[in-house]
Amino acid sequence: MGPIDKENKDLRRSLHLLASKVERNEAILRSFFEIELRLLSCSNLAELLDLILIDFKQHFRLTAVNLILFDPECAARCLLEDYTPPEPGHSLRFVTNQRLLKSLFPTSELRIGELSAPLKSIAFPSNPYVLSSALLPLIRHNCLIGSLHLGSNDPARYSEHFDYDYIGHLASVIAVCFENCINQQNLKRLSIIDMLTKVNNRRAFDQEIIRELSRASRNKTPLSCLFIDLDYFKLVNDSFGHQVGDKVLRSVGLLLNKNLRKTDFVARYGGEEFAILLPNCDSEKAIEIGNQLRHKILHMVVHNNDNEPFRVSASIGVTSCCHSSFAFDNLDAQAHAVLKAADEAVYLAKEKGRNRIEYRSLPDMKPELFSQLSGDLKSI
Ligand SMILES: Nc1nc2c(ncn2[C@@H]2O[C@H](COP(=O)(O)OP(=O)(O)OP(=O)(O)O)[C@@H](O)[C@H]2O)c(=O)[nH]1
Repeated sequence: MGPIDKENKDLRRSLHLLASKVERNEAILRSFFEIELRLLSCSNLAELLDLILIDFKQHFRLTAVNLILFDPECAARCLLEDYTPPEPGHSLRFVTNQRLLKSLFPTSELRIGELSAPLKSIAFPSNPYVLSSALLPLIRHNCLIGSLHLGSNDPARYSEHFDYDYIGHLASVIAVCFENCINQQNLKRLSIIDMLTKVNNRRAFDQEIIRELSRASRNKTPLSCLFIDLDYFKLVNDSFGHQVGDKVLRSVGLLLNKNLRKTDFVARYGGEEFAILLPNCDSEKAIEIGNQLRHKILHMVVHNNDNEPFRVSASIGVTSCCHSSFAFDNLDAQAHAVLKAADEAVYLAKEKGRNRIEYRSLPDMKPELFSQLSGDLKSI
């Protein structure tokens, strides 16, 4: 083989090596691009967490993915009440101050390579098989809002000798996604919450009753509705002041939330009126639950500004839909009928002396009644 042939052979080998490196880099970039699109399309925090804690592991062939989120006011945890992380324990942690995050990122920079034992115990407390890792600081508006830990059992997977610009970019995208999901969900939550009592507001109730009616008619299950109206509430305000009145409303909201099932729906419907939806609950059970609530409200002790105890009572109206009383093709009219019946039942309870419960059945839901009902209800 002449010198030119040898040179050509070497060049071909180098070219081949370069081409496969380009291919590998392209594959990495494609894979990051794909995950970036998925991150940006997450519409809520639980979805985002599942993507990071479960899908990242498969997508990037990792041994462990752990996350620490800075959540000083429990905003994220409030939104995740029903969320269970894929590996309960250490895969997802919340911190209320920045001490831990600062110890992981003293210079706010990406950490790549092998970790010291103390850092490993913080970043991967239950993953002894992690031999190399990338710790990504999640930063928004110059504040560390979290830390994402990608761990591999391959000691050469993450090395401080290589450049990881794309991982740094991924960290920025993830930080933005967290901020967006939390803000969006909080805004949505605020729009359906009554700020005084922290139960749902009337708007949320009006949406929920349609959802529940639809579910009940589909599943052929009963649905009951309670209206709870506090008695002589004006007197509470007039005697003790508006602030004490507010305290009563807050206490009643808390009491209702505490004493109902997770699937029940509590809302403040008006000034001193609460409305409750009880899915899969027939009239008999609804009256029993209403009576229990009435007793609990009656025995609830509130203190006025002079720390003197006093009590309030409530009048309760109940109505129930069962399979035979559903108008399947007109849920709005059905909802109007339910609200009208519950409202009339409260009125009756007031008339009969207050601190009592009354039941009002729904009218026969014949189609010709719908327009009449909708008209009637405008006056409620
Ligand atoms: N403190 C406080 N009072 C409220 C709020 N919203 C409505 N109210 C008061 O609730 C009272 C309702 O009075 P009424 O409708 O006369 O009813 P009531 O005094 O409870 O009498 P009955 O319902 O007939 O037993 C009014 O004084 C309202 O000002 C609120 O957010 N906070």
